[in-house]
Amino acid sequence: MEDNPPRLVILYASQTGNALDVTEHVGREAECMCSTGVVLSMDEIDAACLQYENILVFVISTTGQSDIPDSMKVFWRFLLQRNLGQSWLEGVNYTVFGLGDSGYQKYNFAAKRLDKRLSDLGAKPIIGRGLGGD
Ligand SMILES: Cc1cc2nc3c(=O)[nH]c(=O)nc-3n(C[C@H](O)[C@H](O)[C@H](O)COP(=O)(O)O)c2cc1C
Repeated sequence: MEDNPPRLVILYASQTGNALDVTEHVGREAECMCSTGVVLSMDEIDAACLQYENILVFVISTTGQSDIPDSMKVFWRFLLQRNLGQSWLEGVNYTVFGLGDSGYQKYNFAAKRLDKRLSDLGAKPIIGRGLGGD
């Protein structure tokens, strides 16, 4: 019997739309390589289910006072829970692409924080995070 192909989930959080544009591009590229991909805003997924995924691609912008986009707030609150251990995301592969502006002191702060938290929870980076500037 054939194994199921790994599922690729692309999750984005955007405040003014740029991260969504990038996500659509990434999604189209992924579609060519992997037929089992899905694109979701971070407020469309229950973060508790992340542990069951194979490959996660995050596209996230920094906004406000070096803050996360509004659509990521519930998701992020869940991930910051102290009771999630160092192996909670063991077996999950991920990468993060951040959108920011190097004119800000805390460049791509949201993407950097997310990358660190995912790694602290045991997820494995497939490639190093990418940081894009306006
Ligand atoms: C109010 C505001 C605050 C921002 N703060 C930061 C910041 O602290 N660090 C950073 O790297 N970029 C910051 N940016 C730049 C955005 O991250 C950048 O414009 C990005 O492309 C926006 O993506 P989005 O349209 O998906 O929200 C800020 C932009 C705005 C409008």
